[in-house]
Amino acid sequence: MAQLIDGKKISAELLDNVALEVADFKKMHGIAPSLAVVLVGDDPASQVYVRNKIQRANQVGIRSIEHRLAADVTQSELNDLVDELNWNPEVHGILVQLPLPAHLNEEDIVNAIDPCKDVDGFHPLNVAALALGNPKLVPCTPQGSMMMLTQTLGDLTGKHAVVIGRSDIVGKPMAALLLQSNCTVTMVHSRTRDIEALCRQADILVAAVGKPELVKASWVKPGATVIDVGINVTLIDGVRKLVGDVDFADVEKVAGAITPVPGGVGPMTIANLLQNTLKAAHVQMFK
Ligand SMILES: Nc1nc2c(c(=O)[nH]1)N[C@@H](CN(C=O)c1ccc(C(=O)N[C@@H](CCC(=O)O)C(=O)O)cc1)CN2
Repeated sequence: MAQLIDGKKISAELLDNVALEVADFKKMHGIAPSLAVVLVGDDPASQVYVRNKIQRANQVGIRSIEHRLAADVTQSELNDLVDELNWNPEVHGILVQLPLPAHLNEEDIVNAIDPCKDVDGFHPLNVAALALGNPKLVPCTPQGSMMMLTQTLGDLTGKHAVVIGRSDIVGKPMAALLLQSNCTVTMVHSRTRDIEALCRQADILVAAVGKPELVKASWVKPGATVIDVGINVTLIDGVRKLVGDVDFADVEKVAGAITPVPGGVGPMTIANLLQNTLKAAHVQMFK
C-alpha cells in the first residue's frame, strides 16, 4: 500500500512556522501583515473556502479584512474596490475568490490587482516571473503540491513528472515549478493521444483536471508518487462526498505515495496563501 502524504500535518507545520514569522514581523514593524479577502455572491463552496482562509489567517496572527459583494455587483464596482485595496497601505495581500459570477470578467479583475499584493500569484507579471525562473508570488496550490513532493522525495532532479490538466491556476504553474526543480515535465490534456500510456511513464503524477476519479491504477507506474489536486463534490445517496481526480482506493495499491482528498492538497493551498501574504507584507515594508 502507498505511503499517505498527509496535507493536514504538513500544512499544520507550515502554519506554525508562518505564525512564528508573523510574530517577528509584528515586533519589527509594530503592525500585523494583512490580507483583504473579496467574495462575490453566495457560491456555497467559495463561502467555505473564504471562511477557512479567514479562520487560518486569524490563527497565525494575520489581520484579515473581508469584503462581501452581492452577486450582481458590476465590473466597475469590483474594479473600484480592487483599486481602493491596491492603494491602501494597510493592506498587504489581496485575493478575489474564484470563480466569479459569469457576468464578470475574471481576467480583468486579476490583472487589476497590484502584482506586489497578488497573494494568489495569478497576475501576468507573477506568471511571467515564474515562467522565467525568477518566482515572486507563486500560486498557492502548485506551491503546496511542490512542498509535499519535496518532503516525500527529497531532490526531484531527473524525475519524470506528468501533469494532467493545463489550467492557468494549477497545471501551467505546476509544470513550471517542476521544471525549475530539474524534472523532465510532460503536460497532458483533453487533446493528448493515449494519456494513459504517458501517465504510466511518470515518476511523479499530478492530476489537476477536475474529473472525479479519472486516474485508475492502470495509469500509474508501480512506486510512483501521485498528487491529487482535484476537489470534486459528489452526492452519494444524497450525502455530500468529496473525491479527487484519482481513484484513491484503486491507485493506492500501486503508487509509492499518494495524497488523499480531502486532507491533501486543499489544506496546503490555504497555508501557502498565508505564507504568500507574509512574503508580500515583507516586500512592501521595504518598498
Ligand atoms: N482566489 C482563488 N480562488 C480559488 C482558489 C485559489 O487558490 N485562489 N482555489 C480553489 C479553491 N480553494 C481556495 O480558494 C480551496 C479549495 C479547497 C480547499 C480545501 O482545503 N479543501 C479541503 C476540503 C474542504 C471541504 O470540505 O470542502 C480538503 O481538500 O481537505 C482549500 C482551498 C478555487 N478558487
